[in-house]
Amino acid sequence: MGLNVVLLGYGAIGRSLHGMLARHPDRIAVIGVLDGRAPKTADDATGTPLPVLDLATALGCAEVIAECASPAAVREFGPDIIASGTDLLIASLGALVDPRLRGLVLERGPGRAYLTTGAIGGLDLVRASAGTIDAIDLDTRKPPAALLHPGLPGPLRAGIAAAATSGDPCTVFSGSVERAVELFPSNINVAAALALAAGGFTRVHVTITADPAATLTRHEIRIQGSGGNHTFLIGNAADPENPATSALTARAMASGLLRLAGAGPHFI
Ligand SMILES: NC(=O)C1=CN([C@@H]2O[C@H](COP(=O)(O)OP(=O)(O)OC[C@H]3O[C@@H](n4cnc5c(N)ncnc54)[C@H](OP(=O)(O)O)[C@@H]3O)[C@@H](O)[C@H]2O)C=CC1
Ligand SMILES: O=C([O-])CC(=O)C(=O)O
Repeated sequence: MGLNVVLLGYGAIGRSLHGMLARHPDRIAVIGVLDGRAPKTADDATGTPLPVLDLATALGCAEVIAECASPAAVREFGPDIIASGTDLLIASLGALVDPRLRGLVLERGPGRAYLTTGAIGGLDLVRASAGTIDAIDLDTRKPPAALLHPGLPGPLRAGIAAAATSGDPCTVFSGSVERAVELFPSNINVAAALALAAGGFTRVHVTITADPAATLTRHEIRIQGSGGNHTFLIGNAADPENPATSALTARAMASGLLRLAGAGPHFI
């Protein structure tokens, strides 16, 4: 029998992930969508009906719950999923800037938390080098429309909108992972991924640029430390449904789940 997976989130990543996993019925069964809000139908990426489940039902049937919803969903469901003994694959890693939530989700068990590599690469190197790293600079560049969201403070929103009309790239944020995640909760989870892999949030500095000419989402990662210097330059096509999300993210989650279901090769 395959690995039983419930999706938490059925937007751009969730639908794409469902479509990819449906191609491996021998290894993985996607059995529903967890949503604690008012029940509604999950439309469907494969033509197979996908039920919307409450938490108790999801915990009763899932071996892994794959979160691709929002940091709020990690806060709402993460601790209960882990405490139930069910495993949790997390995309919205920005939620884990909160040390209390980090403790509940990453350290307590008995369920295991898996962190997706998501929209970037190189996390294996960062994890392996954690003890030698002094500083990581993450420079993320997206089109202005991908950075705008309803929760932005007015001046920041105006700055991003101005970049769109000027046609020139504009740095709209420079600062800590915590502040980046607070301002762009669904846009800069990759910063939290780097901090978690490096074992320290203070070692990562984030710059976000709104670039009207950008055709790809770009993440430039520069790592400095006693073990050496490493640079990754990642240019991702955006998900066709959500310009804020790199299409690579769903592929990374599918790849991770297939590994959990036993499919190699296993790079560790
Ligand atoms: N680690 C990484 O590299 C990356 C991580 N991400 C994370 O993945 C998340 C999903 O991305 P994407 O699919 O593009 O976003 P979408 O907005 O396309 O989809 C998110 C889906 O999750 C649902 N959702 C949101 N909050 C909750 C909740 N509390 N409970 C249940 N369902 C919820 C939304 O429902 P509704 O619309 O009804 O609110 C929506 O259907 C992003 O918010 C981001 O945090 C994204 C890209 C890269
Ligand atoms: O998809 C991306 O390129 C990055 C992203 O949105 C995130 O880290 O939340």
